[in-house]
Amino acid sequence: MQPIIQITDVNKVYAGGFQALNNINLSIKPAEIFALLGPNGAGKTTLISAICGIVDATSGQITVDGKDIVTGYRHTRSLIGLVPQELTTDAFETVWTTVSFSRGLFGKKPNPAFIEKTLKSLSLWDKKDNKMIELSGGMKRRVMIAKALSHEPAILFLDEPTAGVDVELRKDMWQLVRELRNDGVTIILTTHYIEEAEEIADRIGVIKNGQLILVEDKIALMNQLGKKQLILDLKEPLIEIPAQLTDFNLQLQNEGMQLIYSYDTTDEHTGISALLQQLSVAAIAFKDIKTDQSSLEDIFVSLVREKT
Ligand SMILES: Nc1ncnc2c1ncn2[C@@H]1O[C@H](COP(=O)(O)OP(=O)(O)OP(=O)(O)O)[C@@H](O)[C@H]1O
Repeated sequence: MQPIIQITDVNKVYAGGFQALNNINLSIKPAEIFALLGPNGAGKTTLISAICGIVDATSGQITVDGKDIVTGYRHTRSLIGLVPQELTTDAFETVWTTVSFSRGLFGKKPNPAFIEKTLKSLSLWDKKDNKMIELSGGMKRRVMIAKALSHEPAILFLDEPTAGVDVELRKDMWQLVRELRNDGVTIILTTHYIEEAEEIADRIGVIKNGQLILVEDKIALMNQLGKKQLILDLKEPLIEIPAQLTDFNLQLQNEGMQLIYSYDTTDEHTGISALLQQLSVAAIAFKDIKTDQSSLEDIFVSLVREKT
C-alpha cells in the first residue's frame, strides 16, 4: 500500500542556525492514527509544519499522496486539514461563518449539510450563531477542528488537540478521531498526554532533539517494552531482603511491608513460581498479591531518558 505521507531524509535548520529536525524518515499509512510524542521543543510542530508546507525543510523530500509538497503544493495542501496549537480565529465572526469560510478558502462549493454534521459531531451545533469571542477555550479549540475538517480533508493534523479540554470532552474528541479514521481519514496528532496516545493511536513515534528515536506499533511497543511488577503485601515487615532471594532482584518498599518483583512479560519464564517457592522456603508469608503493568508513560519516560 502506498504511504499517504512519505518523509525522506528531512532536515530543518532555522535561520538562526538551530537544527530542529535531524534526518527524519517516516511513512504514514492511509487511515491510521499516528501519535507523535516528545518533550517540549523536540520538533513536533516543526515536523507537522514541514509536511503542511508552512515551514520549508532545509533538505530532504516530503510527498503527500505521492506528490511532492513543494512542486505539488496546491494538491497536497488541499488534502490536509490542520489544527494548529495556537488558537487563531476572528473574534467577532460566528461559528457558522468562520467554519463555512474555511471551506471556501479551499475552493470547495458550500455544503451546509456537511458543516452542520461537522458542528454536531463536535457538540458545537447550539453555538453555531455565537461569536467566537463568546466561546470558552475548549469550544474555540473544537471550532478549530471544525475549520480544519470543513473542506473534507483526507489527512488531519492535530497539534495538541486536547490541551485545555476537560476530561469528558477529551473522550468525545477521541471518539470523533476514531470515527474520522473509520471514514478513511489519516490522523496525525502531537500530544503531551501519553494516555491520549495510549488510548487512540495505532502507531507511535517518539521525537527528541529533532530526531525520531522510535516508531512502533502501539501494541507491539507496549508488549515489547512492557514490564510487569508482582507486588506482594507481606504479613510481617522485612528489614532486608534475605540472602536466598537476592537473585530475584527484589525491591522492598512501604516500610518493609511490600516486596516488588519486576519481570518481562515477553520472557518465556517469568520466574514467578521459583520466587513463590523460595518465599515459602524462607518462611515469608504474604496476605495479598497483585500485578501492575507498565504504562506507555513509563515506557516513554524511560526512552526519553535513555536515548540521549
Ligand atoms: N521559527 C523558529 N526559529 C528558530 N527556532 C525555532 C523556530 N520555531 C521553532 N524553533 C525551535 O525549534 C525547536 C523545535 O520546536 P517545535 O515547536 O517544533 O517543538 P515541539 O516539539 O512542537 O514543542 P512543544 O511540545 O513545546 O510544542 C525548538 O527548540 C524551538 O525553539
